[in-house]
Order: sequence, then structure tokens, then C-alpha cells
Amino acid sequence: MDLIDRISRQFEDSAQTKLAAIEWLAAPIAQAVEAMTGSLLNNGKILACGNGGSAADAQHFAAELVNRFEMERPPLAAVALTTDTSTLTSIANDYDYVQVFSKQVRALGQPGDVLLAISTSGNSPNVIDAITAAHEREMRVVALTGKGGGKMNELLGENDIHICVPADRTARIQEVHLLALHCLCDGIDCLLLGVED
Ligand SMILES: O=C(CO)[C@@H](O)[C@H](O)[C@H](O)[C@H](O)COP(=O)(O)O
Ligand SMILES: [Zn+2]
Repeated sequence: MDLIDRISRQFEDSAQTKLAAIEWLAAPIAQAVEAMTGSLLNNGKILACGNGGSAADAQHFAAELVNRFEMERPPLAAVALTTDTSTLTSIANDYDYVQVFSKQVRALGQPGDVLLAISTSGNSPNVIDAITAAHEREMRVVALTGKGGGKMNELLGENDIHICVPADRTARIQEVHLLALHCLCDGIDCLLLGVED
């Protein structure tokens, strides 16, 4: 096995997946920028969740809103629902893992807030349960998925925004998710600060 060749193919595959995704994702990402900015300007907040690599993505995104992305601006209200081990373990221990995010959405979510639901398969039961809780709370959902969106595709309503990466490999989908999250950060900053190009 030629490792250099194998690594080169991963880079090429990743770049091609991103290029192929532009025409599918630019419009829903723009819609998500507008929805999130509108919520933040109305004193709303963004709750973010996902499992594994997507939990890391939820935290990455929340940190960039609360602290900063590339421009100086006031802190923005975002919470990753993946970080409080006392909350996560008590819900999983006393109820079940399916409810680790939905209980937090019911505790923290208010009408007008946005749930950022991240799942490469669209089938993670705890992310699906969080979407159901967000709808109950009259929150809008921005879903980041792949593989056709799985069960989340059917659950999303007309007010929700679906950013579904046209790819089937989890790693490639995650790589596009990170790019989409940085586009969201950049777009929110531009709308808030009135930046032109
Ligand atoms: O990062 C990776 C794979 O690249 C894994 O940790 C992955 O996120 C986990 O297997 C997740 O549980 C997958 O969940 P999902 O994306 O299907 O919702
Ligand atoms: Zn990964």
C-alpha cells in the first residue's frame, strides 16, 4: 500500500465532494444564515447537538458564536448541548440516551430560538428527538445531514432548513459540515456587521 497515494486520494475526494456540494448547499446555507441572524437579533439563541464528530462540530460552532469567528463583534448566544456531562449522564442513566438532547431543548428552548441538529446519517434517535422537542417549543430547525437526510428528512417542516450534503461517506459529509458551519459564522458576521465582500 502506498500511503502517500492513499492520502492524496483522500484530499482529492474531499475537495471534489466540497465542489460538488456548492450548487446544492449554497441556498440552504444562506437561508440558515438569515434564520440564525434573525433569531439572534430578536434575543433568540442557537442550541446545537450531534453525536461523535458532530458533537465536536456543535461545540466548534457554539464557541465561534459565543467568542468570535474572524471579525470583532459582540458575543452571540449559542449553546452546545453536548458538553455538560452531569446533565448528559443523568438523563441517559435515569431515562435513556435518546432524550439527552431533547430534555435540554425542553429546558432551554424558547419560541424563536434555533436548533442546529447535526447528523451525517439523519438517523440518530437523540438528534431526531431533539427536533421533535424543538418543534414543540416553536423553534426553527437547521439540520445538517448527508446520505439523503435519513429519517430527519421526513421530520423537518416547511419552516425548517435542511442542509443535506450530497455524499454517502461519513468522513466526507463531516468535512462539508465543517465548511458549512464556517459559512454560517461568516454569513452571520457579515449580516450583523454590514460587511460587503
Ligand atoms: O466522527 C465520526 C466518524 O467520522 C464518528 O464519531 C461519528 O460522528 C459517530 O459514529 C456518530 O455517532 C455518527 O452519528 P450520525 O452522524 O449518524 O448522527
Ligand atoms: Zn470523524
